[in-house]
Amino acid sequence: MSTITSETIRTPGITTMTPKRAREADPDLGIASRTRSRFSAVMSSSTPVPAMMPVISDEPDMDHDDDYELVDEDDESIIVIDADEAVPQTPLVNSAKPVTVGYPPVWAYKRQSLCSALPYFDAYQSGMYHKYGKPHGILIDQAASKRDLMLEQVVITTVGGGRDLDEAGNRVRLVDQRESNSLQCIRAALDHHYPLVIIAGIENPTTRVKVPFPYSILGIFHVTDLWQETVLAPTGQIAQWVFRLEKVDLNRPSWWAPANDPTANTYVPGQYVASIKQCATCGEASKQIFSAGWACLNKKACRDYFNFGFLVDVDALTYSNDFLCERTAFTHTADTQLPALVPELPLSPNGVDTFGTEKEYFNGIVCRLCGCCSRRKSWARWVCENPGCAFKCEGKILPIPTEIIHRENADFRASRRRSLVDPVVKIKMHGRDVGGFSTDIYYLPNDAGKIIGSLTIMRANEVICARPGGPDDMFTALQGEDLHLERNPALRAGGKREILTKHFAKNWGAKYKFGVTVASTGFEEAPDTILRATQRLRWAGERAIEKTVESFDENEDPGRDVLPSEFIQFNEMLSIGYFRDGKISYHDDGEKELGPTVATLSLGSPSVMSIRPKNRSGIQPRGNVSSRREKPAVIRFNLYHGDMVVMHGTQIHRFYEHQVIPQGKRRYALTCRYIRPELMQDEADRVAAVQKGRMPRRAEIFAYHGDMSTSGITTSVPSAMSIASAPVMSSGNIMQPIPAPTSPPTQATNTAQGNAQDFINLTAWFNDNPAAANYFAQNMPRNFIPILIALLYRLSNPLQNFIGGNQD
Ligand SMILES: O=C(O)CCC(=O)C(=O)O
Ligand SMILES: [Fe+2]
Repeated sequence: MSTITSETIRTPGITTMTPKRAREADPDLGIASRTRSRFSAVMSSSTPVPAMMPVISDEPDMDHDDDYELVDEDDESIIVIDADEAVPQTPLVNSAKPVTVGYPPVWAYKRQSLCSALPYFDAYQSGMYHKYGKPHGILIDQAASKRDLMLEQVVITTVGGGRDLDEAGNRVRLVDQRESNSLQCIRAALDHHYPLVIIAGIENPTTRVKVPFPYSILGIFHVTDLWQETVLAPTGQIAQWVFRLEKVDLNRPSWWAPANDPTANTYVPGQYVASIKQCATCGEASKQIFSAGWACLNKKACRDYFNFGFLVDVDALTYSNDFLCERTAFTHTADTQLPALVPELPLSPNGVDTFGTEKEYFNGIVCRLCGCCSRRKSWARWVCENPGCAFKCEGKILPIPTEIIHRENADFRASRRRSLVDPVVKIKMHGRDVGGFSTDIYYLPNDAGKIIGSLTIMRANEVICARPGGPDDMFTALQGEDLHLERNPALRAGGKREILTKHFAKNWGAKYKFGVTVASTGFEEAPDTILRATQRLRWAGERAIEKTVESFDENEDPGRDVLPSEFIQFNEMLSIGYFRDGKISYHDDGEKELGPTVATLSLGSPSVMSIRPKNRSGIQPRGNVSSRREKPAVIRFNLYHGDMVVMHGTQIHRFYEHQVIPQGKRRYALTCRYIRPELMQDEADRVAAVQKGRMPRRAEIFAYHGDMSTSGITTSVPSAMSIASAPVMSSGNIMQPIPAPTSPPTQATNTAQGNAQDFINLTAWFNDNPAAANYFAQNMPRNFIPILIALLYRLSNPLQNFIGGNQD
């Protein structure tokens, strides 16, 4: 008897059946009633065209081979892939099979989309997702055992794990399958009637049909049987665990039935019953599952295990008709909760506990129009990954008040997470105050111990952060912009195992190939905050080089030969946004066109930055065991809102790599570089780099000259008026007006001590505001004695700033 009638689904195959019609055929999969979210979903009025057949990778998908361990998440936000590493298309194993009668309620092109959108299958590496001893979903893809089956209501499959590589490189089982977590989970599912979701991979050879997408959700199943059976392995006969699942709802038609035989293999409980016999040897009861006859399946305790009473070819055994056609009514227990195949869209952020960048908003969603699992690729929204579908869901990002950011930073500071400096890092200088920033400089050696670069950390304080146009204002402004931040492929671009970065990025100015080349927008069109930050980083870059070179000279370090002492004006910025739990894993910035200086401004949540030697760098950090694949960090430090880090020296990127892990709700990193157009292969790229990398004239009003010593003395931000009227001087490779100076520190007290402090303040201030010093020299009355003294002092003691102790 069949439960599918031609009434139910008339149109066979995905080419003629739209997703909407598929839902009508299967109303439980409808979406309207499930959508509680207050997100605004943008849907096209017309029903989307069903997706095109996707590009299929030939990459071995070892889903069913892995031990079904819960692998929490990918950790692959690194930037390492070239797009041309994308795996090529291969013929489908199922291409000659009939198409399906229907269309899956939920499906995905990419494994990452599947895992990020479905709470019942958050397993990037293994074929089973289980949590707290309960299995939630299994993916049956490439690897399968000989007798595995995927029928319309029944699936038979082997418990994963315990396979080894044979001589030909195939994954095979060579010994009796051992007890594993996965096995325990399946046993628990059988005993406690836990439902689980089955996902069919497109390369699954056990299907009777051509599955339409790389990953297609079949539906909710329950485990009816679990047994051990003997199979032939290269090592001889071995025992493996096999389990049988049945659809929970036997009345609903199966979309994956063959279009040419839609009612095949559909039965109801009681129609067929597999016989059960008690073993005369061990007394245990076993079902008859093979057509060849009955055998005891008690491998553990019966010497007659798998004894049919006559010789059988174990390889040729098939399951009995009664066993395949038997149906078991699903019994709910107190524990039973059927998963929603289409999960809810996340609720809108409320601006109290949630602001739109928490973990739940980083997850993917299932498209409300076509069922396509879609990753959160854009900072601002979800966009259906089916190119034939117009569904979008705006991801509201509410502004986080700077008070919350300051609290996050203060809490992290209070947690006293220790920084680390390995003695391999030869010299450490500490400048107590560079333009108001408490500054550390680390010098990094190569494998021969020669200094190849410096790392300057410039720490902002609350006064600096609160200045008009300072980090607080920049953070607030960035939150209000649509910067078009996007996640890009980090691994296996284009393949079904593609992994996107865990951060969202947008490039400005010259094109920068950061792993994958991403489109860049010229500085001319950049928002003010991007220009403002670029100016601030320019100042930081200039100061960092100045201080680096000064102390090289003082120490007569040979490093000065490899480090350029001139600052080259930046022509590129990579703006990165991080949600909570976002990160950028170890990478270097060393594309071949990279100039010597890389400077980053941190805004928002605090973060931890680590630098480690590359595996093949030849640098041996303390305690490093050479056989370890990855070397430990040699420098680790915390970065707070408003801090800047300058890496100077191209070779740093040959020997070291860095990672940054944010520690809060929302963080931006704005990183400027100089990209050498002359090293670009393509003429059009060279021209575009020069054009897009040019700072527009309006950027001049954001010129930055450091903040005053922060002992409570305020300085004003130069106004556009004062800049416009200032004389023009040449600096670096752009024409730059001399900035109107920020106010010099006024006398704090009238005591001798106060005068001395003022003098030091003034000196420090002029040290870090050379343009301002010039300006005063040209424009102020001659009797402005302290300024002249300060200028003299500046000439006589250029290392004045390098005093003081260590700070975080
Ligand atoms: O988030 C950060 O601070 C680091 C950014 C970075 O490493 C990069 O843009 O290359
Ligand atoms: Fe970087």
